[in-house]
Amino acid sequence: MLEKVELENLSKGNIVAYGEIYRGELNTSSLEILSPLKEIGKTLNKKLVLVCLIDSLKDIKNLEEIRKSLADEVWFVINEELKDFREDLYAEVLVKIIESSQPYGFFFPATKIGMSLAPRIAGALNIGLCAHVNSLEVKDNQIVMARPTYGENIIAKLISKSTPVMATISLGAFSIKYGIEEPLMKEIVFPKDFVWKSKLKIRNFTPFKKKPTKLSTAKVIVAGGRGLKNKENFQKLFELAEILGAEVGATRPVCYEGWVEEERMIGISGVIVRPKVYIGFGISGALQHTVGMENSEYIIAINTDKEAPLVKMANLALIGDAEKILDLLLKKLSK
Ligand SMILES: Cc1cc2nc3c(=O)[nH]c(=O)nc-3n(C[C@H](O)[C@H](O)[C@H](O)COP(=O)(O)OP(=O)(O)OC[C@H]3O[C@@H](n4cnc5c(N)ncnc54)[C@H](O)[C@@H]3O)c2cc1C
Repeated sequence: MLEKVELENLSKGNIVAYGEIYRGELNTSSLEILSPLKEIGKTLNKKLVLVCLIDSLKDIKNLEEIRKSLADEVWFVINEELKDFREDLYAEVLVKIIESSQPYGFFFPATKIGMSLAPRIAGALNIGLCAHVNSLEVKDNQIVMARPTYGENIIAKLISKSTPVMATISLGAFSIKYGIEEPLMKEIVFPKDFVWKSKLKIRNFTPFKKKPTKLSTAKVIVAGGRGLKNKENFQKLFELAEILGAEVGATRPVCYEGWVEEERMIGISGVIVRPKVYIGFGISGALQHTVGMENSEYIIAINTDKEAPLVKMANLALIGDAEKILDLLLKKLSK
């Protein structure tokens, strides 16, 4: 049984993270963002709260993860209308929680859902929103957020003028840590006159057939860029990944070309990765890409241009044609 708390009696001034639960499954990127937020909470002496919108508690598949999380408290809003993700209703519910609990900060993982909700809420509350933050710290009692900017060529440090401080945090920018004590679990009771209605109607639900990528936690990544020349060559990376037990990553242009799905994009507009080994085939190493992989332990670059930035930052560089080297590797390793 959860302790029930009326909407108007929620505690105030907390650091709040959005706990994204979709179809009964907690998206673990919500746990990633708790790691920096816990530190911030400690420094500012504020409670860390995870807010989850669900239709039923018993259907949550990974409730254990929530129990082990760094949050001090978990607040659930439970209503059958929250079964499907419908932005307008979800945003309205979160706006009510923010208005009532006046958090110091409210943060979202930069998932598709997080990136859809955060601007709606910021717009409704007329407050600022910082997108794709990849570092957070406290200075002079304020939260300082960092993200690449100006064509992603410099790192901007931002302080919000409005409260709650709001941001989406890049996927993979932080790793998941677990807490010592189980968080206090509460159910927020909304006023009886709250209308649980959305303007959106879900007519059909087609589950995504492919398994979601595990890029942000992969130990080995084989990534491809424009130097692979075409989709057919790019597909060979999947064969190599299969042999190496790796995940496939990509640069933005090849995702936009349709060679591979966008969820494999590494960089400021995609996922931040930190594998033990990163192998880049035909990737120049633009800052927008490298901010997403610079923490890899061992970087191998394959490029025809020995002056390419990724070649310069690599631990090992192979100067040559990416397609030929990929073919040779596949021939050798598949024996
Ligand atoms: C706001 C903004 C956000 C962005 N976000 C991202 C992001 O999140 N992630 C991202 O990746 N990019 C992002 N970009 C794009 C980024 O600036 C670069 O354009 C992109 O990373 C370059 O991709 P690439 O290395 O595949 O292509 P290119 O820069 O065209 O590089 C291709 C490389 O392949 C080499 N090459 C050519 N032929 C061969 C061959 N036969 N064999 C081997 N090597 C060869 C070339 O020497 C070159 O180094 C963003 C850009 C902007 C403006």
